[in-house]
Amino acid sequence: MNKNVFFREATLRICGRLDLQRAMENTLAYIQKIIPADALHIGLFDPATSMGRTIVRICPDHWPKVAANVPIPEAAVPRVTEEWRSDFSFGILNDAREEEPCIQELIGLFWPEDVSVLRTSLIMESRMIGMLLLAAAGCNRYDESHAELMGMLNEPFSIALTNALQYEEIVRLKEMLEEDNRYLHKELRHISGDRIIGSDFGLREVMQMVRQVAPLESPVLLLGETGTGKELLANALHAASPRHSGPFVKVNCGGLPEGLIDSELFGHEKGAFTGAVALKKGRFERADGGTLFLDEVAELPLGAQVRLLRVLQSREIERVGGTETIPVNVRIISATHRNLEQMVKEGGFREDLWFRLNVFPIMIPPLRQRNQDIPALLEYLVARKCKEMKITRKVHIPEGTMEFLRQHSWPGNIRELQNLVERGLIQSQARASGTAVLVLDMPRIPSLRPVMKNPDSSDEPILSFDDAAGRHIRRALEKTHGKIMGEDGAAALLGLHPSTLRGKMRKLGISKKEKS
Ligand SMILES: Nc1ncnc2c1ncn2[C@@H]1O[C@H](COP(=O)(O)OP(=O)(O)OP(=O)(O)O)[C@@H](O)[C@H]1O
Repeated sequence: MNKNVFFREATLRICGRLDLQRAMENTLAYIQKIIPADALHIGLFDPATSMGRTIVRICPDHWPKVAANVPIPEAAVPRVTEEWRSDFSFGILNDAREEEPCIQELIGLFWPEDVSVLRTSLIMESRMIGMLLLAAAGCNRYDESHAELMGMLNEPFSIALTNALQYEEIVRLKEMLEEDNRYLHKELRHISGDRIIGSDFGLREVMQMVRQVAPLESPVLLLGETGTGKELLANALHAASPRHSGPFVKVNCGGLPEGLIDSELFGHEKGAFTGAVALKKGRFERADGGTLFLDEVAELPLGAQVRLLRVLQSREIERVGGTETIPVNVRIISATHRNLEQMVKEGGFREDLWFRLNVFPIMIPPLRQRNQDIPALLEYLVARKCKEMKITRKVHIPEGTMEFLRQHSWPGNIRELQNLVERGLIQSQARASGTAVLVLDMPRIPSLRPVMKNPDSSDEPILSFDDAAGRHIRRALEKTHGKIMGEDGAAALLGLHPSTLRGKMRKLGISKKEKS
């Protein structure tokens, strides 16, 4: 056997893949043609906790299974610690029966009876970074020539292990950063005061429902078109619930590739699949003690719906590649812009899951059905955007703008209005450099065209008679600035006698303060 060829071929395999497990599988397959080796194990030892940590283990199925973290038997700790600290380059064990009982016990945790083990220290920049063990069934399988060959590979093995550990650390730090980022984002929103505009007007009934259900544990399903504020309300529900000091974790079910859904929701164990270099907690585990917001829940594929249902029923998760069941205590809020009932009928959404999620549905009306909120929303969004864009000038909204905005059908709802405000501010700034007042002239924005509303559109929810009448009266009151009597009052506009209107307002719980 040519040692140079051995070194080159083995090194190619050791460093040939980013995924250390796969690289070691290839390496073992090559090495075992030259050196006796049924198994390869790379591990670390932490003297502070007396724990061994498995980084890679490849061995026949009937050999002992070794957990990711293994407590070293107490009596064996001094010897393992000494060997770990003493830079020894290799060690051969050809017959476990010759060892002291505590070492026999330790060997029994990792290897079958009648085994030979060749240990090599992996050293990088004079620092012990890990231990590489080759094992072969039977006694007396190793001699110094094998140790010499493995000694040649010390550097490539050390480099591969260092890279893998650094990669794992990066993944861990990235996850921590993402977590911190989410937390800070939430805090920032808190500081900037994410308000819900329209709680006393167009969202009054919605907010009543939010207040009713927030203190409970019941699942809530938020329904409404895109941009109507489902996420904002999910946040509000969490903030008003007894879980408010726990985490609020969002999952965008529509944005997850099918192959990653389970690992994202339930987490994965290290080595569960290629690329799973470290243990990862899923969103369920992260939301423990708090609220899990399943946004765009209708986009979940059917297979994932089954697994989600199982978890909601058992309140336990199993990480991908794991065997342990982990109890989780989360409150579920889900949201969709789709007609879930229809999807259930058509077989696109599981009925049993729908029943689970649909305990307390809240329908958020689209902006075109609550255009009385537009002035307040506009004022709020302009102030918010100005703060973000560091605009200190006073912003003037010309007459006619409001009426124009009321006529628009807002398919993108509040988000569309928000984007429009931003675009309007950018364009107004460009037009009016140096002036004290910024004129927000939104109708000039080419993309904004009034769209005819279609009151019969099939996606409009059918309101009860009282709700529809209440909404109509509020609109009239808003138009007349709360005035009821007189030619320009709401009663005249509605073709009613003022006392009849007052009676209806009393019955429907509409107060005079609802004028704009
Ligand atoms: N009532 C409201 N008052 C103030 N801001 C609102 C209101 N409703 C929505 N917004 C703002 O509009 C934007 C869109 O809201 P959000 O993301 O909650 O909508 P969504 O229904 O979850 O949208 P999607 O279905 O597209 O995910 C956010 O910036 C939110 O703060």
